[in-house]
Amino acid sequence: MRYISTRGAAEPLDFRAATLAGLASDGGLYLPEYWPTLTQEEISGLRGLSYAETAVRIMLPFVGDTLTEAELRAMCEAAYGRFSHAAVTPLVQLDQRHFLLELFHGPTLAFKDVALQFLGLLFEKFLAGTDQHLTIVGATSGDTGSAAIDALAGREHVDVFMLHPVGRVSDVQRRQMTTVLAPNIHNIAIHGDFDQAQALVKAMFNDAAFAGRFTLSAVNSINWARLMAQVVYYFYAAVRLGAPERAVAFSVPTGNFGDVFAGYVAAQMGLPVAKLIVATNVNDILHRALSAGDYSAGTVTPTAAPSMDIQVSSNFERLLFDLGWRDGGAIAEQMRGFETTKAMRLTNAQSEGAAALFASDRVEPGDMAEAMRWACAEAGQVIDPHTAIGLAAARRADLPADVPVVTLATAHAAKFGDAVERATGVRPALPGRVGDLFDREERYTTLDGSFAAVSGFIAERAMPRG
Ligand SMILES: Cc1ncc(COP(=O)(O)O)c(C=O)c1O
Ligand SMILES: N[C@@H](CCOP(=O)(O)O)C(=O)O
Repeated sequence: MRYISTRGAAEPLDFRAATLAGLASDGGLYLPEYWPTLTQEEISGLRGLSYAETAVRIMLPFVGDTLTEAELRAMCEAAYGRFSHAAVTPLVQLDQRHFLLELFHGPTLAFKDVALQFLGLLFEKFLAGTDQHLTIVGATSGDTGSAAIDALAGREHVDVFMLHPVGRVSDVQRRQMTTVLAPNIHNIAIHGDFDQAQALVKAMFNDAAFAGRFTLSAVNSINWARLMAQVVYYFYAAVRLGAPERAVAFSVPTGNFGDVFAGYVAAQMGLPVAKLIVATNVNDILHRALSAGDYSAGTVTPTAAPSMDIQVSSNFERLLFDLGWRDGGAIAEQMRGFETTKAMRLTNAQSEGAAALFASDRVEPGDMAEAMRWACAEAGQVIDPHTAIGLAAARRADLPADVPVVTLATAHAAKFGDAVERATGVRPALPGRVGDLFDREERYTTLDGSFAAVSGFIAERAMPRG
C-alpha cells in the first residue's frame, strides 16, 4: 500500500515513511492510494472478536509490508491492554435506538488514546535500530496533547513540542499535559486560539529552512496513522448492532474532522453506514460547509466544549480530495485560495458527494446542556459536553426509525467537571488513574504565538538532523 498527497505533488510513500513524515512535503495530507474493502463475510467474521483482533483485521491492509501480522497484533494487544474497560470501547444503550460508544477508557480519558497509544508504539517500532530522532510538533485544543504526551513521554528517539491555547482548555486537560515532567516533553502555551496553534504547526512543516534542520513529525490527525486506528471502532460498534445485515448511523462531535473522516473511511471499506452526522458547536464551519457549501472560517468562539473550538478543520481537505476525483492539482488550488482568503465554496460534485453520506447540525449551548440532562435522567449516564453535542444532534436527526444511532462519547465527563455540574448538578469524579492531578507540579512555557517565538523556542531545544 502506498500513500499519496491530497495536493498531488509529493512523492508517494509507504506506510512507514508516511507515518514518520506526518504532513506531505507539498503541504497536503496523505491518503492510501485506494480503499481496501472487506466482503460481507469478512465483516460478519468480526463478530465476537476482541478489540485488538478487530484492529488487526481492519488495519492490516493499510500497513502493507512495513509490519508483519504478528508485529501488528503484538502492538494492538499492547496498546489496547492499557485501557481500563475489557471491551476497550464499550457500547452503552440509552433508549430503544440510541447508543453511546464510550471511547474514553484509555489513560487520558478521551478518544485520542485509541489512536495515540498505538501511534506511540508505531514510532518506537519504526525508529528502533535507526539513528533517526523525531521532533514532533503538535497543536491541541485539549485532548490530543495529553494523549500524545502519555504515549510518548520518556521514549527514546522522540521529542514532543505541544502547543495549546492559553486559557482555552479545561484545567484537567491542561494539567494532564503540563504535569508530565519527562525531559522529552515540552508544553508551550500560546496566546491565541487552536486554529492559530494548528497554523503554526503547518507553517513549521512548510518552512524549508526550519523543517530542513530537524526530522519533523506529527501526532495530530494530519498523520494518516491516527485516522487508520480510529476506523476500527466504527466496525467494532456496527457489527455489535447487526452489521453487515443492518446499517448503523453515527453522530460524531466534530472539530478537526478527523474522527468523522475515519467513519467515512469505514464506509468506503464496505461497512454499511446509514449516515454520518457531523455535530458542531457554535464554531460551525463544517455545518455551513455541508449544509450550504460555505467553508469560510470566522473567529473561534470559546465554548464549554473547548476541544471542538476549531474553525479550520484540517481533515476536510481529505474529504474534498476523495470526493473530487482525487485531483491533487485542483485541491492544491482550492486550498491555496482558502489559505489566502479563509473562505471557499464547495464544488457541486463535492457537495452532492458529501450529502450522500453526511448530515450536519449545529448545537447551541442550551441544547447541549439539555442533552446532558436527558442522558442523566433517562439513562443514568453522565456525559461530557462534546458527547452531549453529538447526542443532541443524534436525537433530532432525520433518520428511518429502524436505524440504530451511535453517538461517539469522545471524552470522560470528569475532564469538564464544571460544565457538567452546571448542566446537571452532578460533579463527576476524576477516575483513580488521574485522581491526584491537582496535587502534581506543572511545567510549561508561555509564548506570544508568533512563528519566530515558537520556532525559535523549538530550534533551541530540538535535536538537529544527523
Ligand atoms: C472530546 C473531543 N470531542 C470531539 C473532538 C473533535 O474531534 P475531531 O477533531 O476529530 O473532529 C475532539 C478533538 O479532536 C475532542 O477532544
Ligand atoms: N480537538 C483536538 C484538536 C486537535 O485535533 P487532532 O485530532 O487533529 O489532533 C484536541 O483535543 O487537541
